[in-house]
Amino acid sequence: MKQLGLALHTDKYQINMMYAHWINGTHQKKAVFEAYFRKLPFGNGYAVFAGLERIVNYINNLTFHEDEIAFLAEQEEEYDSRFLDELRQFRFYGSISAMKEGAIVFADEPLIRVEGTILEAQLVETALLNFMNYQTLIATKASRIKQVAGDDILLEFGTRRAQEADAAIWGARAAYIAGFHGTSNVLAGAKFGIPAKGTHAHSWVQSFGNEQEAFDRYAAALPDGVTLLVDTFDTLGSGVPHAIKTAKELEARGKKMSAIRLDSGDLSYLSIQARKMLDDAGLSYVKIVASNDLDENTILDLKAQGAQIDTWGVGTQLITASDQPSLGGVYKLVECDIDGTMQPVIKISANPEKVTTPGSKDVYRIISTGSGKAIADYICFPNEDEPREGKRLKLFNPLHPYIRKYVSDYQAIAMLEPVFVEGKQVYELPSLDEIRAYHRSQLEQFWPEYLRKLNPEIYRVNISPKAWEMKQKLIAEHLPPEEA
Ligand SMILES: Nc1ncnc2c1ncn2[C@@H]1O[C@H](COP(=O)(O)OP(=O)(O)OP(=O)(O)O)[C@@H](O)[C@H]1O
Ligand SMILES: O=P(O)(O)OC[C@H]1O[C@H](OP(=O)(O)OP(=O)(O)O)[C@H](O)[C@@H]1O
Ligand SMILES: O=C(O)c1cccnc1
Repeated sequence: MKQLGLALHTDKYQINMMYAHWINGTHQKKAVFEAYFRKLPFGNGYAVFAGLERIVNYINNLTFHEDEIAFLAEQEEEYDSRFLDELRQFRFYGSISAMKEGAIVFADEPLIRVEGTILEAQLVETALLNFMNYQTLIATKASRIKQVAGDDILLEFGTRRAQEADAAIWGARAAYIAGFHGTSNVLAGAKFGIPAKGTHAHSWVQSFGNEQEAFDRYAAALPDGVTLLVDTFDTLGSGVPHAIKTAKELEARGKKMSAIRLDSGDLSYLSIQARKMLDDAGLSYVKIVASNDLDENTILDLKAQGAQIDTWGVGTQLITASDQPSLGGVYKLVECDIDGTMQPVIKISANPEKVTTPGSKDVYRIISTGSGKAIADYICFPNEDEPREGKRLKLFNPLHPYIRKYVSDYQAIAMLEPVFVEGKQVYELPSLDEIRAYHRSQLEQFWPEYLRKLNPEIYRVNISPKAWEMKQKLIAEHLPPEEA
């Protein structure tokens, strides 16, 4: 198989448009695109932005190698060879601003802004959305699980059910950003420094036939801190008593068993009974791990039932975001060089939600000086100085004009961080632990009513009056004339 990079990790229509722009001589015109999503996933009140590190790596390595050029030439024999030469020279010289990974983000606000030639900005659409949509989705799902798990330990167990290898690896990272403590995937551990953790499978016990022997041999073979899976035959009848015996033998040799794992049956009942058996045996330090198709709803329910579970292993439901397996992030042209001047552009749709907001925009998080909590996200043109200067802002919902509010006592935090300026990376990627810490600090900016998993309050995302007026103006310009 040929060694191919990610330059062709794009939809064919991007290459079609690149070629057509090149033929028309319009490929160098400047354009601004914004990536955002229109609806929060899982009925959640917020999303957790992720994917930027992958995007930065992608942009830094974005070149067309000879194998890739040869493939395009073979696909489209009519291509002018000078277009292929253009691709040979291709580098991304545009500018990108983006939310930081771990940021709390909302629908209808720019998460990534790409400015450059239409040729380069068009090429990167597919890959940017691919990375942002998946990783943001999984970080958001993980954040919901974290909300209910509190201080319990969360382990990501999803690789075997993930939609292939990249999803497993980057999904493990997204879960870690949102507060998971470890992953079962050893490659994700090595690549990102996430603690790699594991217990053992039923096959270990089955391969001996005798559960006690299996536990003893496993505990003797592995370094300190083993976790034994106790549900292969009969959890309370044999698994827990055998594990207790192994733990006692370890104690006699000055070692300590770490935990038992429950993977089937009524996890609440079994954990309560197992806890009692362990405590009665003087093994209150031995923790209980649970797994088996868990998600935020089962974990919440199990905790409400008084389940005695210290560590949750969460796989399938998290890594596939099974209740909503995609985030509908889009990438829209908002400003373009038309006839030599940069002009805001609009996409009209019969569905009002799909009408774009024209013009290149910034996002500010408006934080109340009094409470230190976020009041709204404010979207405005870069030349609107009001939020930067702390001037009185009108927060209004144009569709429901009675919902309006004025704020003057606030701090405005610019949310879009410059990442590339004219092709040069200006943003130093933070470490994963810094991203986790940033995410925690982001959560603290919000009142709990926006964060709860069921029926959260809707957080305000408002566009400036100027941005709204521009949108109305462009809508009016594109409407057919009214009949007399
Ligand atoms: N007390 C409980 N309350 C609510 N949900 C529970 C409780 N105990 C287990 N569950 C969940 O119920 C589901 C049980 O699934 P299922 O019936 O397929 O498993 P099982 O038969 O116990 O085990 P196996 O994996 O061997 O099939 C899992 O999603 C599990 O997390
Ligand atoms: O349930 P998840 O959240 O995806 O967590 C991962 C699962 O993977 C393993 O078993 P596997 O599913 O391979 O086999 P099993 O269904 O027979 O337990 C493990 O025992 C967990 O149950
Ligand atoms: O370590 C475990 O217990 C584990 C790892 C992956 C999937 N299920 C369980």
